[in-house]
Amino acid sequence: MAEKSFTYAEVSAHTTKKSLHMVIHDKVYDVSSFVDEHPGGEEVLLDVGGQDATEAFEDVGHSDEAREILEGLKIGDLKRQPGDPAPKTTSASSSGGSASSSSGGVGVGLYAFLLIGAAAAYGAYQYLQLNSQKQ
Ligand code: HEM
Repeated sequence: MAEKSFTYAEVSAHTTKKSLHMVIHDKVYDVSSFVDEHPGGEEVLLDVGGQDATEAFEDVGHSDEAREILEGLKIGDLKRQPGDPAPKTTSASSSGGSASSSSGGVGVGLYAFLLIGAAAAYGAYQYLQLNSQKQ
């Protein structure tokens, strides 16, 4: 069977338990038959019904078995049009890279803070020593 193409608008019309479509990695899935069987519950699936569920699906870290079930639910490809929500990909994990570089910035900040703190403590110590010598 030739693969059907769906627009985002078509997918977003299917948000009920009886007819639940969602987009994962730019493929369109009809999840209606699986809603009652989902180990994670029907609520989470209904939450992302008619939307791009890529992030939600990947965030859970679904097993290979879950991916096989998903493959069986596929009904076509998503045909993106201008104005559609941007594709959600797991490349969001690349922001982890920038997060680690910013945590490097935190490291430098912490280092500076400790240095200043140590200098202040040393200054206060000297000051107290000087005062006690005067008495
Ligand atoms: C059609 C898409 C989906 C399929 C085929 C699917 C399938 C599965 C399967 C088979 C499991 C059992 C554990 C595993 O094998 O990884 C599972 C667990 C789970 N799923 Fe999904 N899932 C889908 C979408 C989602 C979405 C969009 C969410 C949104 C948050 C979600 C949330 C969860 C959660 C929280 C669990 C863990 C349940 C637990 O361990 O108690 N799933 N799913």
